[in-house]
Parts: sequence; structure tokens; C-alpha cells
Amino acid sequence: MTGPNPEANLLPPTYLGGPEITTENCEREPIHIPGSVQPHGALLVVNAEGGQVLQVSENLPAFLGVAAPEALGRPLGALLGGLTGVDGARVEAQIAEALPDGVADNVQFRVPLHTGAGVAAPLILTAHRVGERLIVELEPTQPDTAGLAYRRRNAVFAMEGATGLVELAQVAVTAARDLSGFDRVMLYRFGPDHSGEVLAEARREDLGSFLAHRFPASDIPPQARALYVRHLLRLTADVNAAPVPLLPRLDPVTNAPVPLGGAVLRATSPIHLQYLRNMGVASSLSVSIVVDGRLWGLIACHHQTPLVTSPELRSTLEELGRLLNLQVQLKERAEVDAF
Ligand SMILES: C=CC1=C(C)/C(=C/C2=[NH+]C(=C\c3[nH]c(/C=C4\NC(=O)[C@@H](C)\C4=C/C)c(C)c3CCC(=O)O)/C(CCC(=O)O)=C2C)NC1=O
Repeated sequence: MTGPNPEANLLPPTYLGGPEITTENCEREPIHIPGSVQPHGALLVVNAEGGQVLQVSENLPAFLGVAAPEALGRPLGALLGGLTGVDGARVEAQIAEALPDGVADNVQFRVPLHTGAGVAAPLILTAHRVGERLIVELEPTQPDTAGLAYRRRNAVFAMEGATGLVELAQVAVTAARDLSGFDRVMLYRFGPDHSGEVLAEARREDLGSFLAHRFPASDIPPQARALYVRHLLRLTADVNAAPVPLLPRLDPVTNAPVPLGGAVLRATSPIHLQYLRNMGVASSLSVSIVVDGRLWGLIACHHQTPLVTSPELRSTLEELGRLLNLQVQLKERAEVDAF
């Protein structure tokens, strides 16, 4: 952790007696432990040693057909095996192999669960490991974004052909909008004081422009910036969707909140949800651009209506962000060398 540890200064979450979060104390909001998830998927917290399910989101029945309290204490494999056509023990073994003890918490494992009839929709399972816990997320499978692979390829070539930072930024946001279909995609660059400016934008013609607008550092507070250096993508699918609590709220073994910083289903800060509503935005996704270990900027995407971005598309947007990291570094060094 470079610089002061922003987690040191955080308030306890409200479900542990912490104060309501307001615009006065929101830079101390513990956003990584909301104790709840967004409702477009379900989340399970599993003991990495032994595979018992320790916590589940209360909307589990809609995804696994099992009442939330009945899932607790059962092996993950047995729960997944309840899905028609799913070899639960095999999936559990694949997760254990992909996420061994000591693996970084930003390594992901993903597998489609080709379920048969009787379940709302086929599911995609994404897992990552935080210490002794496996965080397992289930999302409905989305229809594949048409031509994702060749359009991603064309985006990469277009970005490599860009000369200069601003042209690169414009090519990147245009490609990201083409790939994702968001109503607006911006490239947001942080200044030395952590304020920001919109360097490039691709938007629906009928929407006003944020291009060249500047925003105060307080819009993205220190604990959010620190989280975003480590976990490169976050999604708010619907600013008006009620968050779903975890059952039980705390890890029953450690009696502590489980860190959800790497979970795509993590419930978004209510303060930020209000910020998005005030902007007239219904869905927001951002991808970190990390240069030399610091948060250089974000690809910030908005949609005027709720939008669930599929895991494949999220991975593609993350890859664009990674490519942008590398190219920003090259272009910034070239501009420095040019002096
Ligand atoms: C075009 C310009 C533009 C800007 C400048 C912009 C800001 C922005 N804020 C973000 C996140 C957060 N902001 C706050 C807190 C506060 N925000 C405030 O204004 C004050 C009142 C405040 C506390 C006092 C918190 C806790 C989070 C973490 C949310 C979480 O991850 O749970 C994100 C990333 C998430 C995303 O992709 O949507 C973005 C991209 N989004 C834009 O499109």
C-alpha cells in the first residue's frame, strides 16, 4: 500500500453501529464491506478449507432454488449440484485448483453453469479468494455481445494507431462505447490534487457533453481511489435497485464483515448512488487506468436506464483499460522525453 492507508481512517459500517454516511463523512465510508450485494446476481461466501457455505445473499433462492438459511453449512458442490446438469463436485474442485491458498484477491475464476430446465436462466459463476474465503458470484448468462472478439481486435489496432494522449483517449472511449452500448463513455483523468477532468467522451447525440468539465477530488474519495487501484472494474447495474443483505451479515467464524472489494456484485455506496441519480444516470461502470501503481484515470460509462454488463464484456472493458495503462505510460514518457 503506497502512501497512508486510507482504510485506517474508515468508520464502522452502519450494521456494526457506525454512523449514517453523509456528504460530511463519506470519505470515511467503508465501501468494501457493505454487507450487501446488488440484486442482479447472488453471492456466496465459502470456507476455502472444506468448502462449507458460511454466508449467502438473501436472494439465493432466485438463482439456486434453495432457501437462503438452508444453504448455510452445506458444501458448495452439493448446492451447485442441485442445478440440473451441473457437476457440483467438479466445479468445486476447479475453483479450489484455480484459487489456491495465497492467490492474489484480484485473480478470478469463471465457469458457465450449463443448467437444464427448471432454473430461470443458465448461470455464470465467478469466484475469487480473499484469505481463507472464496467469494462466489452467480449471474444470469447474457446473450453474447455480437462480434465481441473481432470488435475488441479492431479496438486494439485503432488504439495502437493513435498518436498523442488525447487522440488515444478519444479512440478508447469510442471503442468502449461501440463494444458496450453505454449511452456515454468518458475518459476521466486525475490531476495531482485528485480532482479530475473529462479528457475524451463518446455519447448519445441527444445528451449534453461533459467534455473538458472538471470535478473536485471529493467526488471520488480516497478509500474509493485506493480500492480502484487494486480492483480495476466496478459496476452499478441499477441505481434504484434495493441492495440484498448477506445472511448472516458477518462471517460466522471470524465474526467480522467479509471484504467485497473484489466482488462485482458489491453494493455501491448509497452516497454515490444519489450522486448518479442526481446526474440522471441509472447505471454506471468504471474501469481503472493505473499507471506506475497510481490511479491515473478512469474509463467512466453511464447509461440512462438500468444495464447489466455481462462478465465477458466486463473482461473486454478491463482489457481495454489495461491496454490504455500501457499506452498512457508510453505516450507520457514520450512527451516527457520530447522536452
Ligand atoms: C463525469 C464525471 C464523473 C465523476 C466525477 C464521477 C465520480 C465517481 N464517483 C465514484 C465513486 C464514489 N464516490 C463516492 C463518494 C462521494 N461522491 C461525491 O460526490 C461526494 C458527495 C462523496 C462523498 C462525500 C464514493 C463513496 C464512491 C465509491 C462508490 C463505490 O465504489 O461503492 C466513481 C466510481 C464508481 C462508478 O464507476 O460509478 C465515479 C466515476 N462519475 C462521473 O461520471
